[in-house]
Amino acid sequence: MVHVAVLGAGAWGTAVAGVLARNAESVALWCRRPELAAEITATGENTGYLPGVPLSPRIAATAQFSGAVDGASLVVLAIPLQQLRSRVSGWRTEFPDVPVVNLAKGVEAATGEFGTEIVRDVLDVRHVLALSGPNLAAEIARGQPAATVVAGSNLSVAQEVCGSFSTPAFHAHAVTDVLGVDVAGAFKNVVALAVGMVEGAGLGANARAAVLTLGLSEMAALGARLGASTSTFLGLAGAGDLVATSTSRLSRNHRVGLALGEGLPLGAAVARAGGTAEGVATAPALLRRDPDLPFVRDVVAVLEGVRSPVEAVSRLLSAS
Ligand SMILES: NC(=O)C1=CN([C@@H]2O[C@H](COP(=O)(O)OP(=O)(O)OC[C@H]3O[C@@H](n4cnc5c(N)ncnc54)[C@H](O)[C@@H]3O)[C@@H](O)[C@H]2O)C=CC1
Ligand SMILES: O=C(CO)COP(=O)(O)O
Repeated sequence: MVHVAVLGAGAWGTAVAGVLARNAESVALWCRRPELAAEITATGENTGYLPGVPLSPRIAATAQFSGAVDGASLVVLAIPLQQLRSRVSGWRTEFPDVPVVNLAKGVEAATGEFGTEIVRDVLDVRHVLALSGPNLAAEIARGQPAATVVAGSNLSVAQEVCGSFSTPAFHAHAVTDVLGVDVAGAFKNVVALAVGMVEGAGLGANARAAVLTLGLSEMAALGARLGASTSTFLGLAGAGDLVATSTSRLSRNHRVGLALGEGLPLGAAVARAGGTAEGVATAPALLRRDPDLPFVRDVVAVLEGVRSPVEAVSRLLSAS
């Protein structure tokens, strides 16, 4: 019997559990809060994160880590990036040595590390992979078509993992540029903040396209400096996710940017957007990793309240 575990029951963990349930016989969905596990078990829905989406009967919610991973051939981490290290550290000694797929997109504030770097730091497992692409959870959960990449340094393991995720609607492609996929997933959230600001401030389609393009360009330049492959930034995890996240109201990062552009202070913008907007903590963390990122610096200036969104966008455009 094929059993897989998804650790983290927010919007994306729950949607991914639904994808995996198309192929696996059983999927454990680990919830941090026992009351959420009980609610999912009772209602067959995760109403707080994915309202209106009935979950497959193959998904079993639980708040017990050991029960969730017991017998799993694949473990998926769907935990917000800033909480990833502390959460996974608590599981270290009990973690099974099976392929581990990280879903979190961002950079850790304390260390400047990307998701797979954090997981490799903490866990003693052979295969750590990243799944990333234009994958807005609500669309995937409704079964709308999408494509993604699974990045792993061992191509055959990445291909095998793709088999667990691929369904007639969700198409997973194996790649080996793990670092590039991590850089792209983190950076696009910062670009989505900036594009949201353009829209919120009513600056128009030309400014929106310019900001999106400049963000992509800085993302690819950072990737090149870190040793990632340029083709990653032109692919699904790069330009693909950048466009989805920057242009959809389903994106929390886009919504935070939108609210900032409308003049809300950061706290109110985050509260109105709801959910995890990784770009807010990731933007300053990216500067820790590499200070030569003028696009990111201007976004951080808005987040810190040092510059208005209109000023920041004007600086971005003039620097191009
Ligand atoms: N929602 C989406 O469309 C997509 C999200 N992602 C990424 O997936 C990651 C998770 O995002 P979502 O599930 O959407 O977030 P969410 O905001 O919907 O849910 C966050 C989940 O994390 C849990 N959580 C918070 N602190 C925790 C801790 N210390 N330990 C364990 N769990 C904790 C919460 O209880 C909640 O279940 C983020 O890095 C996000 O960028 C990636 C692709 C798509
Ligand atoms: O990563 C995502 C889509 O691919 C989700 O974006 P948000 O985290 O901004 O909602």
